[in-house]
Amino acid sequence: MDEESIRFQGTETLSRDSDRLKKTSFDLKARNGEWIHQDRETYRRDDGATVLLYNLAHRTVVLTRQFRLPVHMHGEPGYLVETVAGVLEGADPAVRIKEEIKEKTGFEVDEVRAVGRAYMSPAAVVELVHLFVAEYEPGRKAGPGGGLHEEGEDIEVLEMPFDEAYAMVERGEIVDGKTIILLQHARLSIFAEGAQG
Ligand SMILES: Nc1nc2c(ncn2[C@@H]2O[C@H](COP(=O)(O)OP(=O)(O)O[C@H]3O[C@H](CO)[C@@H](O)[C@H](O)[C@@H]3O)[C@@H](O)[C@H]2O)c(=O)[nH]1
Ligand SMILES: [Mg+2]
Repeated sequence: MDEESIRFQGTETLSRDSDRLKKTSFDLKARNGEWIHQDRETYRRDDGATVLLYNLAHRTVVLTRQFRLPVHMHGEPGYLVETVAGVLEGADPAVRIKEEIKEKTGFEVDEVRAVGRAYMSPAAVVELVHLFVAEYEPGRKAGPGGGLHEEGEDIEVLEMPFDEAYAMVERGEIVDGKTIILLQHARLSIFAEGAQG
């Protein structure tokens, strides 16, 4: 990332007593009957949903690329290639993810298929992510995509061959958990020889 792309304005340490970030002390009965004491900090986020958009005939997928601060803090540039995702804001996951598809990519799909649920960081983060796949039509765009500018989103839309995306997983260039899971699902169940999509 070039030096001019990020300007830090400051960092503050937030209270551990806030509703989202908590420290909990508890005793857990072990399998041998002993009680084990644990102190754990947890961070609560709204649940989320994510979807892999694919087209069988073209053998393509649609992914996004955006800046993720925690990844930058880990020492990488911080731009991650990911499946389309969003927080539920209290909505039904299948309904919410169809809206996110429009907001993020501009594509419009008729149906999404649920393929699983995942806690992406179960040691610390109280957040369940609902996983979907959906077939998109390359020509069927309802808007420009890119995310909601007013929410500070600046999202690049990447339409690419599935094989190129999968090669990025194998080369360690795609490092987002939900995205790896869905591309592996696609390899096994959508683009595999003899798969039905
Ligand atoms: N000010 C502020 N705004 C925030 C913060 N966190 C989130 N937001 C706002 O909430 C919006 C949430 O964006 P979404 O696109 O709905 O979700 P996401 O952050 O990309 O999260 C999705 O991907 C995550 C990573 O895999 C998932 O963890 C999550 O469940 C979801 O699927 C952001 O654009 C931003 O406006 C915060 O700490 N501060
Ligand atoms: Mg959203």
